[in-house]
Amino acid sequence: GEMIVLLMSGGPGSGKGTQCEKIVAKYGYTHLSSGDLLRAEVASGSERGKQLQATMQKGELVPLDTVLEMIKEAMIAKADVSKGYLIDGYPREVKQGEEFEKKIGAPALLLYVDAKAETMVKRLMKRGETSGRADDNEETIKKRLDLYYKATEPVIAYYEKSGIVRKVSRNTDRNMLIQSNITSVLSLTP
Ligand SMILES: Nc1ncnc2c1ncn2[C@@H]1O[C@H](COP(=O)(O)OP(=O)(O)O)[C@@H](O)[C@H]1O
Ligand SMILES: Nc1ncnc2c1ncn2[C@H]1C[C@H](O)[C@@H](COP(=O)(O)OP(=O)(O)O)O1
Ligand SMILES: [Mg+2]
Repeated sequence: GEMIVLLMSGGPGSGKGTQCEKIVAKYGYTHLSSGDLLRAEVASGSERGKQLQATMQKGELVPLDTVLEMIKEAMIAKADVSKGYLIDGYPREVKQGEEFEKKIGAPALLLYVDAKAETMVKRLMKRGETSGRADDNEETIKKRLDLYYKATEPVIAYYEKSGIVRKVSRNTDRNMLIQSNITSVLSLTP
């Protein structure tokens, strides 16, 4: 049947990646992180990678067509073994959501992680000590946060209209996974 697509949204350092790991461990979905795909392209040393690196270092959005194409290719590459996709870090603006629906299909759920700005900054500054990421520094973190509030939070309102938004429970430790109503959807086998 139609392949299920879940979207994971949230600010920089909100815990998208961490919650995705837990969902994958429990439900076996294919986790595709837009940031990870982009960093792999940067690491490849390609000309395109060099352009992407400059943009990411400033905490700005890379071109829509580039990131959408990379996600689409990654989905196709896993299509025959995947139970469904958990896409992390895309869409980051409403236009990306619209393009995704045109070119790939409608998501089943938009999951989002809610965290205070100060929590996100604190986590990213800490992650920056070991991540080696060019964007985990104070100046770029600020840009990423501003961009999140300006461009990405409206994505949640966009999907609210189709009633598919589910908030991942705020939790102090990392064990809490997700609200039961999400579980009921996720346990659907495609
Ligand atoms: N959907 C996207 N559209 C445009 N740029 C993106 C997208 N996803 C990731 N990027 C770029 O990659 C950077 C890192 O993304 P990501 O790893 O998802 O950040 P985090 O997990 O820290 O929120 C972003 O700051 C942005 O520059
Ligand atoms: N519930 C939680 N409590 C404490 N730290 C957390 C947490 N969830 C994530 N973290 C840490 C792990 C990372 O070093 C940092 C960012 O987490 P992440 O999952 O990489 O977020 P994102 O992918 O949204 O940037 O915060
Ligand atoms: Mg992440």
